[in-house]
Amino acid sequence: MRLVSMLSKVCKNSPTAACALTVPPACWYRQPAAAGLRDPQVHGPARYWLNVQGSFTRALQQRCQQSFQVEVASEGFALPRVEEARKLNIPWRQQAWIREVRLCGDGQPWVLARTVIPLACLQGPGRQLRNLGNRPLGAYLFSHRQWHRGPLETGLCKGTHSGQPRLARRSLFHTRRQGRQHSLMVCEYLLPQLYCGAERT
Ligand SMILES: C=C(O[C@@H]1C=C(C(=O)O)C=C[C@H]1O)C(=O)O
Repeated sequence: MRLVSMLSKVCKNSPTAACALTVPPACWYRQPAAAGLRDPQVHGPARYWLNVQGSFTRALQQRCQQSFQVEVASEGFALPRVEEARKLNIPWRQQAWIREVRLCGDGQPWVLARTVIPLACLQGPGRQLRNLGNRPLGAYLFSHRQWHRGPLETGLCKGTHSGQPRLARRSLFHTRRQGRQHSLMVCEYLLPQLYCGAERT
């Protein structure tokens, strides 16, 4: 118990140094305005990032002065969260390929991304999705014209410490194969360093 409270103190004082950055649970809203009623930051400097319509990777690369990197935190078969399975319309007991990465600009983590790829998307050309490694998923999705993105949702992260993500966005990407639609889900959690000038140092 004492250890837990000590750790949470360390996290509050120096979040990015002392705590592993993790993808938090979030409440999702179809309209940014609805999320903005709960957290005005949705309408502030984060708004641009919550609304990027094309490749998010590309937008981040354009923001970099020196380098852009994808760091893989974890990648492999695992069970999706119940809400993710419902959104993807797959059984929640069915494993999916789950990829969590840090998108880093100029040496700093800017975004945590979690992608849930159901088994059906991994067939045929989708096999490549298991071998992305440090290559950005966006480069794959936006260079294969059979994929198109559905509407963006805005997420408010629950119970996170300072330095951890508070705002997020997510969308489904759809493709058709053999007459059936298949979808994967990309969630992007914005770290304050990306949009808060004061917190960037
Ligand atoms: C979906 C995109 O891909 C980005 C790259 C990701 C990855 O490599 O895992 C994850 C989320 C995205 O921000 C995009 O660029 O829009």
